[in-house]
Amino acid sequence: MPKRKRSSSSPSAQTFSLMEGNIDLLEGLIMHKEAISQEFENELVDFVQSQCAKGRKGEIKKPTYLRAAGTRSQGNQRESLMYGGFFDFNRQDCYVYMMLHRARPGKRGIVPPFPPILDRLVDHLINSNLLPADVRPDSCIINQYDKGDCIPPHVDHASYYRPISTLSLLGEEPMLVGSKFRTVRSCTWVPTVGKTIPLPRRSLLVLGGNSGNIAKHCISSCKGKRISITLRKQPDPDWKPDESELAGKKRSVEQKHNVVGGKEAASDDVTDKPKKKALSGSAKRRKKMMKQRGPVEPKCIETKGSGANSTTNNAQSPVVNMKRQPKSGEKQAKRNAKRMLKKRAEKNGAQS
Ligand SMILES: O=C(O)CCC(=O)C(=O)O
Ligand SMILES: [Fe+2]
Repeated sequence: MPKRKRSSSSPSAQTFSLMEGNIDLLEGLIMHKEAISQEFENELVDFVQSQCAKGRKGEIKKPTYLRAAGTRSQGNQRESLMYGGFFDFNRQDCYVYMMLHRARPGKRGIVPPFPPILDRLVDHLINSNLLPADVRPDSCIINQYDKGDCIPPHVDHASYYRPISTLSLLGEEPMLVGSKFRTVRSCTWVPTVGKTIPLPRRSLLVLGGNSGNIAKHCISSCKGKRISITLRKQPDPDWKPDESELAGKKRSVEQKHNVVGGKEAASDDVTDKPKKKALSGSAKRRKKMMKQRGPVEPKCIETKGSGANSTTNNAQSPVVNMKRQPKSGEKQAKRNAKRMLKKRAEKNGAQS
């Protein structure tokens, strides 16, 4: 049974605890029930559903609207909407956008600013003391799950400030939070070192401290429809990724856990996946493109995971010099990226 304490700040707040050695993995995690009214929930659900319907019809483009796809997404058709900052969805999309826009994920301006309804939501959460005013979120990813959809275990990227928070709407699916997960089947995990946190409709889960920096979180195969609105504050404009991320080197344990100077990050699936897997066609193409691109190009921050996100914001990064002449390999890679984007768009069109 999870240890539940009442928070003094809010009568609806629950905290949890799970010791791994001398570290409480769930330190900083707070679940607030009834964070918004039922009327506001209806309004938000209408907004998300109408935007996703537009996305499916091609009226909202990538990366503002994205749909999970690819071999790792089998059975997972989660849809996402992004506002305020681009948030890498998976390596393939991230790569395509980097090639087409000469940009790194997280560059401001790639996705639209917050629509008024999200500004209103943030105001409400801050005014209700559920989120700290000095970490006001300026980036949002909305995930719309259908029955069977999931998000694999990951730690949100370390460049985002903590806490991050997730508002649950429409359905009630638990979030698994911990350091180790066993994959039961595709899209289904059980925490071997972790806890199952129930997320009632209209609840706000706040992941701060160890729960946001060290523990991973995931949603296993959903029983039905669910919408989550994840809010994060982006890194400062002069934030730069770690050298090893840019060079594609292996990340240190500390980086893997995204413990970077007390700051925090976006979701960057750090999943517990089988180590070796036959590469899919798109993965092979991606690998080939990576080779052509050379080692010093910006690299998506996704690590081993699938279908999650990393947002960085670094328009001034010297690595992304807009005026630099492309190398010949890059031209080919750019052509490949365009082809891949077209194929994906056709595929998405066929799905809708
Ligand atoms: O759907 C959720 O509640 C979690 C979403 C999430 O972890 C993410 O987008 O990083
Ligand atoms: Fe996340």
